[in-house]
This record gives sequence, C-alpha cells and structure tokens, in this order.
Amino acid sequence: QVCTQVPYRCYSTPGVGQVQVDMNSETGVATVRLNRPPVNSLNLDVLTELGIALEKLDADRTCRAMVLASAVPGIFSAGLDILEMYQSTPERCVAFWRALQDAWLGLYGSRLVTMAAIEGHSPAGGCLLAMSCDYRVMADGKFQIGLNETRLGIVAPFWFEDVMLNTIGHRETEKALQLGAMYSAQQALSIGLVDKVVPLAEVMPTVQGELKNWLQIPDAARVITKTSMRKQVLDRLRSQKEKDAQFFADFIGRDSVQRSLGAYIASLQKRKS
Ligand SMILES: CCCCC/C=C\CCC/C=C/CC(=O)SCCNC(=O)CCNC(=O)[C@H](O)C(C)(C)COP(=O)(O)OP(=O)(O)OC[C@H]1O[C@@H](n2cnc3c(N)ncnc32)[C@H](O)[C@@H]1OP(=O)(O)O
Repeated sequence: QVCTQVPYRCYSTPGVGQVQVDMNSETGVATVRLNRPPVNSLNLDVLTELGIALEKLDADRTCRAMVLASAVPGIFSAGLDILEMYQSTPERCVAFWRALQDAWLGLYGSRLVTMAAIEGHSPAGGCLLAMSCDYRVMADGKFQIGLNETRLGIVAPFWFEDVMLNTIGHRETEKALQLGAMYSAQQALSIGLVDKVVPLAEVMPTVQGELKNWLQIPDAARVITKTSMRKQVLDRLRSQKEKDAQFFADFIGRDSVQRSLGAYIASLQKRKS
C-alpha cells in the first residue's frame, strides 16, 4: 500500500489519479506511477497530469530523484492513446500534442535523477518516456520495447528520433525507426536501449540500488552536465512547438494516415478474438 505512512507524501489521490506520485521526503526520491488500465495509453488527461506532476517535483527542493513506473501489471505504457489520433478534431489533436510536448520537455529537461522501472511492455510513446530518463531497468521475459510508429503507418517525430539517437546512436536508430522495431529486454540491452535487465521482481530493488550511485554525485555538477548534454535536443523542440503541433494535426488528419490507424486499431481488436 502506498502513501499511508510518514515520510511519504502523495501528490495524487490513491486509486483516483491516473498519475500517482509518492514522495519519500526522507530519501528525496519520488515514485511516479502511470495508472490508466488496461494499458496506460497516454491520452490528453494523463499527459496533462504527468506534465503537472513533473513540474511540481522539479519545483520541490526536497526532491532529488524520480522513478517512473507503472501501477498496471504487465505494462509500462502502450504509448500514445491511438483513439486521440483516430477520428479526432484538429483542435483536440493540437491540445493533445501540446500536452505531450510539455510532459516530454518536463521529463527530458528535468533537473532530477530520473529512472525508468520498465516492468512491462513499452512501445512507442512508452519507449519515449523510458528513453527520456537517465537510466532504464527492464524486466526480463516476454515484454517488448521500441519505437514502432512506422508499423502503424505513422512517423516518429524529429524529437522522438533525437532522443533515440542520443540513446543508441545513428545506425541502430536508423534501423529501429524504419522497421518500427520492437525489442525483447535482452535485445534492448544489447543495443543500449536499456541499461540493465533483471527478473521482474528485481526491477524496483535494482532501480533503488542504482539510485544510490547517482545520488552520491553532487546535484549541481550533475545537473549542469545533464543540461549541457540535452540542451540542443530540448531547444530544437522548444523553438518550434506550435509549428510541430500544427504539423502533427495536419499529418494525422490525412485520409491515408486515418486509414492506417483504423486498420491498426482493428488488428489490435482482432488479436483478442
Ligand atoms: C513526417 C513526420 C511526421 C511527424 C509527426 C506526425 C505524427 C505521428 C507520430 C505520432 C506518434 C505516436 C507514438 C505512439 O505512441 S502511437 C501508439 C503506439 N502503440 C502501440 O502500437 C501499442 C499497441 N498495443 C499493443 O501492442 C498491446 O496492447 C500491448 C501494449 C502489447 C498490450 O497487450 P495486451 O496486454 O494483450 O493488451 P491488449 O492488446 O488486449 O489491449 C487492451 C486494450 O487496450 C487497447 N489499446 C492497446 N494499446 C492502445 C493504445 N496505444 N491506444 C489506445 N488503446 C490501446 C486495445 O485495443 C484493447 O482495447 P479493447 O479491450 O477495447 O479491445
């Protein structure tokens, strides 16, 4: 049970919030859990909640680190909610994209040590969230991670691509993005997409152990280094947020893209029958 005792502080109502934040003020480590069953798909509400949670944690001077995880067993995040992109309106698409941009700018640009505890599948937007953290621990077994956008007939935006480039390098990114490749945890480890692979039950303890190393480093020096490494990629989006949001809405509204998304949704439903 979370948030029941001192020193934990909750930023969301347990069982209600789709983004649950437990702040341990003794250790300075916050745990942020996505909580939108069945698959933590990221809709406008979740992205808005996530963006706000990240902003609050960044402003909380007692907070030094954040673990991004899931409250839904078997899933880290299924990525963007496809229903936000299918048969939507241009206005809603723009609002949705702005919320994604803000949540991502908050995560990738966070002053905190950020670690992803990947205890389930992590396609597309889920992979983006994980890659945007400083360190990734993934559960071994059947789960998969990757940017699979081309398989849906859509294209990973330039800033998804930038983050992947910074994580696994040019050659692997080129293959991964064109193929929309999904990787097992072991494959992800072999290309540097995740940093450690452990049995499911050991993901959280491993993250906690790794955090101890990172928290030994003085914050100011670490933050200056992180900022210097990430600034170029962050500024590239910051300088063209509105253009990017408009481009997304135009692209997603194309008939051919809508047909591809419709077929993909049908294929997801067919898998179950
Ligand atoms: C030229 C430059 C252009 C630039 C820009 C333009 C824009 C485009 C870029 C947009 C970027 C998009 C990034 C994304 O994140 S797209 C989302 C991609 N996500 C996926 O492909 C994941 C699909 N889901 C799965 O593969 C599986 O669901 C799973 C995650 C492996 C989990 O499997 P399982 O546990 O078996 O669960 P189910 O498959 O039964 O799913 C349960 C339930 O949830 C629905 N669902 C699954 N994923 C999503 C989703 N992402 N969004 C909405 N809904 C989802 C699924 O259909 C089931 O629904 P029902 O119970 O109603 O059938």
